[in-house]
Amino acid sequence: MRYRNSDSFRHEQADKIGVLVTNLGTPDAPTKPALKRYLREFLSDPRVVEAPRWLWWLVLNMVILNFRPARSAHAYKTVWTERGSPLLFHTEDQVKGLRQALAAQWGDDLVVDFAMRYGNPSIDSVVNRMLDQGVRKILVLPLYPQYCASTTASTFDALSRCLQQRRWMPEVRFVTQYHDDKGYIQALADSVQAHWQAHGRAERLLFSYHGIPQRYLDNGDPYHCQCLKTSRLVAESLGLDKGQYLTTFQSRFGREEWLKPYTDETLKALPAEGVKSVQVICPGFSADCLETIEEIGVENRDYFLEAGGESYQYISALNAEPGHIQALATLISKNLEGWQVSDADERKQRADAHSKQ
Ligand SMILES: C=CC1=C(C)c2cc3[nH]c(cc4nc(cc5[nH]c(cc1n2)c(C)c5CCC(=O)O)C(CCC(=O)O)=C4C)c(C)c3C=C
Ligand SMILES: [Fe+2]
Ligand SMILES: [Fe+2]
Repeated sequence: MRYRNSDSFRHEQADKIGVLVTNLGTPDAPTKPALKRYLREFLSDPRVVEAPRWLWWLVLNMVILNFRPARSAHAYKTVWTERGSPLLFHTEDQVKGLRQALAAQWGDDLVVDFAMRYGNPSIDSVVNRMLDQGVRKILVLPLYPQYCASTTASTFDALSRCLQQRRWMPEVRFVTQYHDDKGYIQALADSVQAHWQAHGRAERLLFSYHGIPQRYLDNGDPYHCQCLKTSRLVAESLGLDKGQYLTTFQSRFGREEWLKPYTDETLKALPAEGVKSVQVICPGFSADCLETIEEIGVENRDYFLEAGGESYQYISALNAEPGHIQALATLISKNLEGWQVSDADERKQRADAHSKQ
């Protein structure tokens, strides 16, 4: 059979609404085999590495997957917790918070769940489970505030691949970005204010975002502009002048030029320019993960201090903080506007009307 079927149609069945929150995904364990599986899936995605397929297949299989899994497994071991990967448990907590925040308004017929673009739980498995539960409308919220084809569009690709297999596809809404959403900006500004209250202010606030190849920007990806705008809006909300904050890009991969300025090079250079204290925030990461905890929290701290910096603080991601959950719940509610869950009476009326036909 070519298509995945639904149960035979019944007029009285529930029309549930699904909210699917997604993130990038993470390995199942901090081990070489788990990393090999994860990196193979991630780096085989043509949205992530835009290169001639045959050439990239050779580089990936002959070089990268022979060396990187061991190195990455070592890094993941340093951030791994009893609850597993930070990215996974923060996402679980976010979804728990969102279920609570949305339950009062929507009740049981709103199904809130999460999936990962790579690894587990997969988008395919969670969407199929939702549809089998009677979900007829799905709102997808990738937790990437800034649109990027490598992340956002890739998530849409995975969703679309799943729906291509289904006989009865749902109505779909897909949030492509929320980089200038009022609640999101406010949650970031509040988190910086709370950090300042506890630790005082540094000479510079550095906004660091995951990088992408410069070529993707040249080809029209709006990611770079959206990152700069998020930084500006947060800085304005905090009353910072242009000279008091910076935007940089981290996590380079491979040899080609990525978005500049690079976070590591900036932090190595700042002390020589007289900047001895920095606070770093990563607004593009809605949850702490390897790239924030290890790369920003440890590696870049060392660069700054070794270059003569005196004070380096990382302001953690918004994770499942109440202000973040509130902002996301509001964003979800806004995007659900006009969609209603059918109540039991309405379903019965529908079934009665049908039986009279
Ligand atoms: C090869 C190119 C990569 C692109 C392009 C890229 C874009 C991109 N990534 C994120 C968010 C995350 N990336 C994370 C890890 C990670 N990213 C890459 C490569 C590219 N990312 C690799 C190889 C890895 C794995 C770690 C490693 O081996 O170094 C993570 C962390 C996941 C975790 O498990 O903690 C996140 C989150 C964004 C937002 C983005 C483009 C905008
Ligand atoms: Fe990445
Ligand atoms: Fe730009």
